[in-house]
Amino acid sequence: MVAQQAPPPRVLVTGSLGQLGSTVVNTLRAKFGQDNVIASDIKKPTVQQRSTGPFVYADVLNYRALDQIVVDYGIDWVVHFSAILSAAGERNPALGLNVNINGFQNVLELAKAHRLRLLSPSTMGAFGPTTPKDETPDLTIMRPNTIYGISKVHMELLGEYYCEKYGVDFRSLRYPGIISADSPPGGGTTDYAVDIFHAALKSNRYTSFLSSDMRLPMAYIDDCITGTVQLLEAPQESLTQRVYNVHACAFSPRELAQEICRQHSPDFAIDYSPDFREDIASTWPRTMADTAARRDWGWNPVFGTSDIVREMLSKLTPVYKPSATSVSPIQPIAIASDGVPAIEVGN
Ligand SMILES: NC(=O)C1=CN([C@@H]2O[C@H](COP(=O)(O)OP(=O)(O)OC[C@H]3O[C@@H](n4cnc5c(N)ncnc54)[C@H](O)[C@@H]3O)[C@@H](O)[C@H]2O)C=CC1
Ligand SMILES: CC(=O)[C@H](N)C(=O)O
Repeated sequence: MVAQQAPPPRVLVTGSLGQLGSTVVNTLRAKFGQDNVIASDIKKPTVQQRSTGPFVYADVLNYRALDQIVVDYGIDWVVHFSAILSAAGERNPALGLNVNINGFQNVLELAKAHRLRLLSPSTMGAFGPTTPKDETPDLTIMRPNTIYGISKVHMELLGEYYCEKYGVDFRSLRYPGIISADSPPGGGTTDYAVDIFHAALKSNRYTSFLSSDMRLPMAYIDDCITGTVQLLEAPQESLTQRVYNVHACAFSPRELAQEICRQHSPDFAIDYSPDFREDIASTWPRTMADTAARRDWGWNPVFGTSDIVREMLSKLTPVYKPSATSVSPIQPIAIASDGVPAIEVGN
């Protein structure tokens, strides 16, 4: 008898038009097939985003609509990326609570009802001012003082509860700030580390909303997505916990600017005008311990600070300095004066 190969999983990605979503969708489509990965969001996709595979409207606050998508498309796994990030959540706490708590609860109930595997990322923002800041372990004091952090701790605990009580295959990893050239960041405290590259190429100067020495954990998008897919695919028996710290590198605005000066232009100028995001950043770790992620499912980031700067400059230079022969698919971004996208309640 010839052994039958298991068909690839059918995956729903929520919030797929955010900073990280399109990259995970493309990676999963390359692995599992274009039609097996359903992208979704409440925003309208561009023609290019629609052309790479199925896209559906999915508001994570609407359980019945999500249920219908899972049934219609025969979904096996959900990658839940819809969220309101730290700065946007402080600006609009009601929206942050609604999307991050009720949206997650809907997706979790769906995973329970249909026995889906569910990967929902957490964040270093789940830690708080009383957490040890260096080599922060997986298990430690978690008393965040932002809506985002509180909602992510809620998510971690509820996911673990559903896993233990109902057997839901819930998986999560605590990302550091993620740096990517592909899509603009969505209203976080680490957004400066993306904005700075656009500003460097546009005007060779940048005003940072975090102070010069505010050191935070960061990772390049390629490491983030590789790790996310590794955890998503890891055999159940290799997981010794449901939520994992992941760490790649750490730098401050001053250190990042120095590397940009070195690789881009010695005349690049930075100044500092810390705002409310400084208070958020000051409660987060400087480095995280990620031994369990390395041991259990192979987390192994390869991009350090200078690699990230090299990659970002090489991807974004054609956007701001196009040559006659190359057209970049990446769009320039407008940096808002306070950097936080305006999101209204009810969205
Ligand atoms: N980007 C980063 O540096 C980090 C991200 N994360 C986590 O990774 C995940 C993805 O983050 P990003 O892509 O950066 O976020 P983002 O803010 O760029 O994108 C979130 C997406 O969720 C969508 N969304 C908002 N309300 C929705 C609703 N009611 N229904 C459906 N979709 C809705 C938005 O339209 C947006 O496209 C989030 O869970 C975030 O907490 C964690 C740590 C770092
Ligand atoms: C670290 C995060 O979770 C995110 N980038 C944010 O700054 O809110």
